[in-house]
Amino acid sequence: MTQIATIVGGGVIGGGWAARFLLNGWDVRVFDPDPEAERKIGEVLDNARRSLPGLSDTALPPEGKLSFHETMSEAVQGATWIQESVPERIELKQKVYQTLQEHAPKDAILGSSTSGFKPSELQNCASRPEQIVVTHPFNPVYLMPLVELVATEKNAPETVERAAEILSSVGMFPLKVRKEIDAHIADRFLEAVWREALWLVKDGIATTEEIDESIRMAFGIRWAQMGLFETYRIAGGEAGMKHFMAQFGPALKWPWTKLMDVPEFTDELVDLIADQSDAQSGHLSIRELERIRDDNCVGMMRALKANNWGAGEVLNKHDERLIAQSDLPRAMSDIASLDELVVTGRRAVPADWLDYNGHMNEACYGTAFSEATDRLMEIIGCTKEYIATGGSYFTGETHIRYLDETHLGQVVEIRTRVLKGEGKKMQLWHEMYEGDRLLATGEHFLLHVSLETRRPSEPSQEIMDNLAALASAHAKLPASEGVGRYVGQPR
Ligand SMILES: NC(=O)C1=CN([C@@H]2O[C@H](COP(=O)(O)OP(=O)(O)OC[C@H]3O[C@@H](n4cnc5c(N)ncnc54)[C@H](O)[C@@H]3O)[C@@H](O)[C@H]2O)C=CC1
Ligand SMILES: C[N+](C)(C)CC(=O)CC(=O)[O-]
Repeated sequence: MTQIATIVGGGVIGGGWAARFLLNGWDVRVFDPDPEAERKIGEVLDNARRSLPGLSDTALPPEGKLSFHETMSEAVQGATWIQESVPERIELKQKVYQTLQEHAPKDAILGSSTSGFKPSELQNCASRPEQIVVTHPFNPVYLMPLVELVATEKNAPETVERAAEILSSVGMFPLKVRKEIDAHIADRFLEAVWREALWLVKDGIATTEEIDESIRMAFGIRWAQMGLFETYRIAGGEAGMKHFMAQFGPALKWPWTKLMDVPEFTDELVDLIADQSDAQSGHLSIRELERIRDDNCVGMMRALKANNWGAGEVLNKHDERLIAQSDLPRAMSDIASLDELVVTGRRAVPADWLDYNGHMNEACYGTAFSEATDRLMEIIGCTKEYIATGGSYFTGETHIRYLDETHLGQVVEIRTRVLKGEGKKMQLWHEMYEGDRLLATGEHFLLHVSLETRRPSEPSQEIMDNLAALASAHAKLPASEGVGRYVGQPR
């Protein structure tokens, strides 16, 4: 049964949560008194729909249903998860929890997006404090995996565990914060850096643009993939962390920082920063900036996926979960019928697969077909474990035909025919579709090799049998148009 998430407060963050749940197949019910909430959430959703599906190397589940409600009591009906994202004012949040708990299912989890309040402050005055935890997300919530999950002794460990499981099931990385503290973990860094930056602007040392360059041209990239301590361990060279601390520790006591002081937000300072920010980015609307940010984030996170590192590892795990929940076969026993081609992939086209012609670049068809070949290899028994024993396939020849255009966000499906499966030889035919529209075909010749000698070798008996079974079943199907064509052959 489709699960329900209720979003209370549908602004910047609530809209992001709505998109996160909806695009992962949950029904979403929104309560927000702002008459503009529906439009704003619609715009956030448009951006989420063009970026989040491309982050996965497999298709997301069908989108859930989105509805808007006049009252909180109506919005929370049947909810498994209720996410509060109202403005950061403690008395408002506490009042919202009181009303929420009059109507919310008793077993629903109530997560708060609060950037700074401790869960005990939210639980004060609540009728069922054990239901409330902090689940602090990061903007854009539909792309960033991190959620700081903060609980108190009033929350049962099972509640915290269930909250973590639900967050993981929608592709997030719940970081359980050991002890509650104002502003949790990440916002303490963000605040510290922001304070420094304000001083640097106020004192005329740097403009807003120069500060952003100092981050995005170096340490921002480093932090995105290794964080702080692992990066500094490397900076210590072969002598490691102790050497790094000995060398740079004393500087912490030098008067480099004004950390604990905050410059007063005079009109002059606010104007200075706002004017510099306008000069830096005012030529772009917020929605345009969001799309640029999203495309960059997706591109960077997909690079991390290729290395199965950091946020990339979290995303790969989510893909595994999505594939396990889908009808895509992972083994011969998953193939429902040998009388049709094997579905070896289904995914949305990501932004970084597009080129200057506004459609999917030719090289990316190769990537999609290569992923489909990997899946077929897995199905016939050439799994990661098998490859670790020293056997694998190398591709010797490929012929791709580009038959129709493929665009951003389209969900493409690859269906595979085994043309030949004899001993070391495997010949595959991939067809890429969007619905019934044939977009491209790929014909590929592969040889089984020993990864030790790097020479052709016989595969395992299991692989040979599976390949032979698929090849013989597929030979009985109607011929696929285009098999064996040469490059430039007239149609
Ligand atoms: N903006 C950010 O970068 C981040 C914000 N947060 C946290 O998320 C929460 C929300 O922040 P934003 O989305 O930025 O604020 P926002 O101002 O964009 O959205 C707040 C929404 O709550 C609605 N609202 C006000 N009173 C309400 C009520 N009684 N019931 C239901 N809805 C109500 C408003 O109409 C508005 O749409 C805050 O606790 C904030 O600390 C967390 C992570 C990042
Ligand atoms: C500025 N902020 C404190 C609201 C930021 C956050 O809470 C997290 C984020 O997305 O940077």
